[in-house]
Amino acid sequence: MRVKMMQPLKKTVRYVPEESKDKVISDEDVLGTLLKVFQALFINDFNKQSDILTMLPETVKSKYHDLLSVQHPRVKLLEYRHQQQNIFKPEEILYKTLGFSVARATSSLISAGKGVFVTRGLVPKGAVVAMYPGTVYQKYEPIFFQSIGNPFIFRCLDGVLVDGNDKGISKVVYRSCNGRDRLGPLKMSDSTWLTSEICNPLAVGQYVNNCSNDRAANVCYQEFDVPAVFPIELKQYLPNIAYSCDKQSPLRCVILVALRDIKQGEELFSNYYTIVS
Ligand SMILES: C[S@@+](CC[C@H](N)C(=O)[O-])C[C@H]1O[C@@H](n2cnc3c(N)ncnc32)[C@H](O)[C@@H]1O
Repeated sequence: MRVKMMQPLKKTVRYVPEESKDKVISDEDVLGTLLKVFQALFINDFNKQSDILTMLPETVKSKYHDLLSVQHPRVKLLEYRHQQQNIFKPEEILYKTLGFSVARATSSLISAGKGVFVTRGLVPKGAVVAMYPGTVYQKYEPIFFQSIGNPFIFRCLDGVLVDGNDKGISKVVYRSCNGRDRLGPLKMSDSTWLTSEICNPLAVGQYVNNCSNDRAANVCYQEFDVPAVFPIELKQYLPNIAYSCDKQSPLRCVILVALRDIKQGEELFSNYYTIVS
């Protein structure tokens, strides 16, 4: 599969070498990483999750109870919910969970706007380093107005598009879909990547700049379809939402995988024209 930035939509088919078509890491590894990070964010947010917890089955509640008592042996669940001092910033949770954090900052390239940097720790080769947030459009769904002058549209080979623009009509559409799919207190996706207070610190992948002759790609895109077994209480951290509520197809996410070890202070660079499926 491949990716293409459009300004507006162009239908260019690009060559992807046969040896590059395999996924860099398995779907199981992607799922494992997302669950690890999202579960840590959920536990860190526990004092805000009481409405959601009441809707979950006893087995799930007791799982979180057990996880909390391992991390905070002397604190009871109810007391924990009222404690503010244990709350870490999302990027600290990412660092504690995966050993690195990433964030947006002015690109090291002249006139390239913002980029994404490793702000702390080391990203090991093969790690999920970021997610590409945005509204997911099937190839037959209307995106003409959102695509005008929009460099944040990402295309998969099967024609699925992800609009990661955090401004204008794209932002309005994402917020509207996010409100539509909410089930009471249960959110089916995260919309905080549209603000400066990001809840899922991985959701910065749309700001990764393109590689060049001087700056080789150190990350690549990979598709990930969210499986039916994905825990409902963790969907609030998924930075993608379907434009139409079509229950048939799984939610498409796009993640960025490290192609080599990436050190603290390095900027991430991808190849805008290639994605592996
Ligand atoms: C998806 S956006 C990436 C985020 C962008 N840097 C920003 O701050 O909004 C793609 C745009 O970033 C800029 N860009 C990406 N890679 C670049 C590069 N290697 N050199 C110069 N500009 C680049 C181009 O303006 C491109 O249209």
